[in-house]
Amino acid sequence: MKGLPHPALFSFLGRDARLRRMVAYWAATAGLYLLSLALMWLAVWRGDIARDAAGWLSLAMVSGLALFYVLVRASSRLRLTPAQLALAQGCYAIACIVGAYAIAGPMRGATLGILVLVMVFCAFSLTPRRSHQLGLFATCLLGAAIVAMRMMAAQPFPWLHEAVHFTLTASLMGSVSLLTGRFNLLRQRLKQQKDELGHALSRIQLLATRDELTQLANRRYMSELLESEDRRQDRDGQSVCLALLDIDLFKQINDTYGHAVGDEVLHNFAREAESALRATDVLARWGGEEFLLLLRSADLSLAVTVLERMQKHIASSTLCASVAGLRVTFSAGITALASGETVAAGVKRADRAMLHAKSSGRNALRIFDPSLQAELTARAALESDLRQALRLDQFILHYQPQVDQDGRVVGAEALVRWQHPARGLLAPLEFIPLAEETGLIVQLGEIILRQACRQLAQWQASPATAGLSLAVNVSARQFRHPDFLQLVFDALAQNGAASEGLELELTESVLVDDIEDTIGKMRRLKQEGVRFSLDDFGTGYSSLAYLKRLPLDQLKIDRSFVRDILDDGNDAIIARSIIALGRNLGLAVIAEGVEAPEQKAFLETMGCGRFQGYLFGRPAPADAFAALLQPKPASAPSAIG
Ligand SMILES: Nc1nc2c(ncn2[C@@H]2O[C@@H]3COP(=O)(O)O[C@H]4[C@@H](O)[C@H](n5cnc6c(=O)[nH]c(N)nc65)O[C@@H]4COP(=O)(O)O[C@H]3[C@H]2O)c(=O)[nH]1
Repeated sequence: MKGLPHPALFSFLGRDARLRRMVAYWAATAGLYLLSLALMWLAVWRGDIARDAAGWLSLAMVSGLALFYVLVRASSRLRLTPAQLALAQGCYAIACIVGAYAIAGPMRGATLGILVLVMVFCAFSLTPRRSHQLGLFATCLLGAAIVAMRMMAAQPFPWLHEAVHFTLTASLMGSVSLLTGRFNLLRQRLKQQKDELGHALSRIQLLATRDELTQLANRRYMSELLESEDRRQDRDGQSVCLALLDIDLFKQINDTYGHAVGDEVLHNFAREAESALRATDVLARWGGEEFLLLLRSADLSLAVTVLERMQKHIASSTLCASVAGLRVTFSAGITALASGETVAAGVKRADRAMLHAKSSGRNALRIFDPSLQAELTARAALESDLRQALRLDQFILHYQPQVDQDGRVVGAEALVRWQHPARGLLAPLEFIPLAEETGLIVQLGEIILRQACRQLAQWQASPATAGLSLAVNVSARQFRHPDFLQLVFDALAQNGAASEGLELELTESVLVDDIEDTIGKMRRLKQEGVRFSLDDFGTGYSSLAYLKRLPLDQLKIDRSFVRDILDDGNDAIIARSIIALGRNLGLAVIAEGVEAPEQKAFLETMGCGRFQGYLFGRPAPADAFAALLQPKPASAPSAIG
């Protein structure tokens, strides 16, 4: 209602915006009527117009206005559109003005001026077509009024003067209606474009600041909010806490029930979690199943209270209607945001604390403390060392033998070691998890694969070792990398190694995401002769549905089952089941972690055909491994078998 009287003036009309707008138009028209009434009574005062005629005209104008007010108020009941009302109002105004024209004589100039004003005003809410109609109608009425005056005039009528007047008025009407119609069309288009633009802008703003699935603030918006919060904290001295929340076992929920259920859980989790917050707290989706919570004016103990309340609420809420009995919990890490520090540092601390909470079990909370800080610093140092090690090529491979039932070495597993300049030879478990977390595993995996293929080519070149297979561990992240297939082909081709000797060891985590892509890649590699072994079998999801679809060659019994196989009945049953499964699916089975001859014998009676473990040799550099293959003097006890 820009340009019209302030809407607050019409607040007595209630919340109906359309009615308020129409009454505002009516009031503006009434203003014009009042102006013309004032002019007319000025003319009466000057003696230009007869008092009686002016009185009738005033009565007609005021009662017309009253009638239109009633029509406006009843318009929704009578189903009158604003355009119809405007047209009726315009016509009535023209009728009044023609009346004034007929009786006013010398005041024609003033009444014509008002006529133009009313026309312009009415046409604001008319379509160009209606505007033209109104203009034509006004022109005809004026013509009729002139002819009537000519016929009824008692005294001689100034023809020429009236004809000029009529022509001028008619052309003025046409131009005004044309202009106002066009102007109105333009105004409508502009308004429509403005509405569309406003709509698009609010949608863009929503997309830029909201997470589409949960409708919570998104990561970008939360980051900006945290930056400004940091400045406010500096100014007001208020304490602020951050908490990173992660839904427990979300991956399993997704894998077991599908992504639709996963999405439903995320959506409802956001809704329920928000309902347990204070009005000043802000929850944002940080990514995947992670949520970041900003607690304003809160110290750590208050943050813990809020999160404990939230945990109870979530644990007792139904987050998925379609899966009966599905209960969801979350773990969270909490930290106080120190004034002046970067947001990234605060989030990192909350993340560390959350990981610790997770490792201590589900549905847990953990406040970040200095011991975690020390770990964080050590981790940062290790990461920088690792990046340097990749540049300086500080990684070497050790080889652990794999033997058949007769104890003959039939292959080896390549196991990476880091020749750290200060800390000596580091075992993979000290750096592989960090490499996985940081994504450096892709680069590291490439170095390992190239070294392994070089070694394989050397073995294939010597008759004594030509038949050995070489197993290489491939991490899930590395396998999913788009260039992985090309890397394998390049590593084999550049070193001149035959692909039949290469065996890739995949863990079950590779299978979890995008099984179709995994199968496709495995098939392509298998076409070239590369073999596949499933590592740590039995420790993960062990989905049999996946297993029968994968082009595998071998299952590997995890060493955790082999360790107590002689004493623990359950481990023996699991090992026996894996061997039976492998046999039924036509796959070879290898047991790792065999340390005692009794373990080997027991596994052998179950039908296991291959073994790996300290009993046959520890992982060793290539030359030490080669020595292991040399025939032993007859008197010495064989290390193998
Ligand atoms: N107690 C006991 N342990 C035995 C025995 N025989 C072998 N092992 C150990 O068991 C691990 C077998 O490797 P894994 O299951 O693939 O488990 C590997 C693998 O998951 C990962 N890893 C090692 N090398 C690589 C690699 O090149 N690439 C990737 N992605 N991961 C690797 O690190 C893990 C640990 O490797 P390592 O420390 O070399 O530990 C090796 C090996 O030294 C035994 O008789 N008793």
